[in-house]
Amino acid sequence: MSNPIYLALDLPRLDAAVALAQKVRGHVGGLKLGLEFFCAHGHHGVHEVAKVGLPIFLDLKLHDIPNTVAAAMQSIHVLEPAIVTIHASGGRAMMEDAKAAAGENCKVVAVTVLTSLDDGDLGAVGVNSTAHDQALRLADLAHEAGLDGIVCSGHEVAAIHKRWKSGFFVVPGLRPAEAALGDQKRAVTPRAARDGGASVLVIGRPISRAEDPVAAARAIEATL
Ligand SMILES: O=C(O)c1cc(=O)[nH]c(=O)n1[C@@H]1O[C@H](COP(=O)(O)O)[C@@H](O)[C@H]1O
Repeated sequence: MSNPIYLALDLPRLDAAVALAQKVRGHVGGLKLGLEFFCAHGHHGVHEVAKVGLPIFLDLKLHDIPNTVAAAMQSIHVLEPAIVTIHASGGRAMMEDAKAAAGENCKVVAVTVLTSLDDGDLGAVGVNSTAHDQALRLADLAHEAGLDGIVCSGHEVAAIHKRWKSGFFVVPGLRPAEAALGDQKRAVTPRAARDGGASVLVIGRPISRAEDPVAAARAIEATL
């Protein structure tokens, strides 16, 4: 079994991100580059991190009209990402066009409900269902749109896996039992997410901010 841990390289400096990736490369299965990294370092930064030799997960969370999202997908072919994120709440047509425009070996996955949101946050933006029900609804829509999978919290992954057996499930918001939650509201342990059917475990601060990131990654891997 390959290592399901993708390290979120949410660091402001490119040299620090590359150094951390090189340090932990034997203990994670891939590297996730998100908005913080991409806005700061763009295509050049992605090329530099790709030299480390691990699959690249480009977490851009695209959310716009279908034509714009499709064009953005085309403009990242050259980076050869293994995984790219879009927002399921952009709607079915946007997801279909994003998938059609994606590179051949690129999995397109849709964020359902961010792990930083709870039922109260959803109510405040006019969504009158629980985070759980809304994640399931958006996962069904992503499935119908022909995507490869979705991003959800560890609280929903088992229920979504049951309805979509062949889906590819990315689970962030993971915390070893003793770790601080920070801005995450629907967190579970990496092991619980794995048991629920997660394909990829996204982990950032519990590794990147640890005194010894290699030891932290190894300790998490040992629990899986
Ligand atoms: O798409 C994501 O990766 C994502 C979706 C989500 O619902 N929640 C979430 O935390 N993420 C990302 O997962 C990472 C979590 O980082 P840590 O909370 O530091 O482990 C960050 O890079 C987030 O951008």
